Amino acid sequence: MPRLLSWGCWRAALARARHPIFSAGHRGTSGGRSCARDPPAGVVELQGELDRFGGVSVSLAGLSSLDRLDAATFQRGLLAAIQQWRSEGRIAVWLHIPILQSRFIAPAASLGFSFHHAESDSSTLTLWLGEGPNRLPRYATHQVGVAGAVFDENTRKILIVQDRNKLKNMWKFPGGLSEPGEDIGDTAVREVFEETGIKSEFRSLLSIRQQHGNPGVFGKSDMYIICRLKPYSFTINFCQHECLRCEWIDLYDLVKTENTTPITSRVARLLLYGYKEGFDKIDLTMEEFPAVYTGLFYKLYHKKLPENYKTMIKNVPNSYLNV
Ligand SMILES: NC(=O)C1=CN([C@@H]2O[C@H](COP(=O)(O)OP(=O)(O)OC[C@H]3O[C@@H](n4cnc5c(N)ncnc54)[C@H](O)[C@@H]3O)[C@@H](O)[C@H]2O)C=CC1
Ligand SMILES: [Mg+2]
Repeated sequence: MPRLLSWGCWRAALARARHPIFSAGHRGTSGGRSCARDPPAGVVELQGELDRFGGVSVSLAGLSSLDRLDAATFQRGLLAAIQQWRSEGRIAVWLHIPILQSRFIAPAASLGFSFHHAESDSSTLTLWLGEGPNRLPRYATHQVGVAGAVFDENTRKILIVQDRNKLKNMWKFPGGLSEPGEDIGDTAVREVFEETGIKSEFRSLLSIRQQHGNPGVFGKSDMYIICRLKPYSFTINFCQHECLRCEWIDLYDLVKTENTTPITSRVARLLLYGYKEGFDKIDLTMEEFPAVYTGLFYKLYHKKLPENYKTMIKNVPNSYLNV
């Protein structure tokens, strides 16, 4: 879909003029800009990129001419641009401000902008212009932690650690926070290797814990996922910074011990059930699918689906379904 642009051209006659002026332009219906096609030197030209919801996204990055702009002048210019975008019926403005231009945050806030989120080098503020209450989606709501229950079926041994820096040192599965863009199984394998030195491969998802109000998660909720991993190295070489202890113990001993967390104890019992009666009883297996967005893929986790259901044609006769 073509990317529409809504031009907010601020005529900031910088440096030379006594009173820099702004005027907010916009994309004319003919698709041309209402601003001068070749603005004179020193004009700050801001591209507000339209999104598919009718919002305008404006980035201050790369506008070196803003370096000499004072906050008050910026505020006047932004006010003019907002009035322009409001008259065009835009529903919101997303303002992306590089960390070194944070002096523009307060003027924007005085015009009603509020923080949406920040990354290491920039913050994003939003202003709702639409009818009724603000309908913009919030930023991330959860942190994702992933642990690996590394279980060796041949010896019935399970790999456990005691974390350093924890209030109570109880036995748990090695694991940690997922990196941006990292698959769940990859987080589990990586964190197990980093914390214990054991190499493993992903087998399935076993459990998902959702916890709200977790201290130390910056007010976010916590999604803690435990995966079943199969080891292919056995010599422990654990990270002294993160762990106090790391051992292979018999799965029965983990089921029986008191010195563990409830979730670890429950997943140990789940593993024992799978070990005794078949892992298909407990596994959420993973399958990769092409996403509707070209070139992207996603991983789907669910109980094993028999092949005939996977390949069943869409208009299957009711008789087949015994309905
Ligand atoms: N089995 C259980 O019940 C437990 C579950 N979890 C879950 O595991 C996930 C996180 O795993 P972790 O092993 O804790 O993460 P991790 O393996 O990624 O380690 C995080 C590291 O960052 C350090 N750290 C955390 N906050 C810090 C701060 N504010 N300043 C300095 N250092 C800091 C920690 O000491 C730790 O060394 C979460 O989803 C959590 O809910 C964590 C502990 C126990
Ligand atoms: Mg950890």
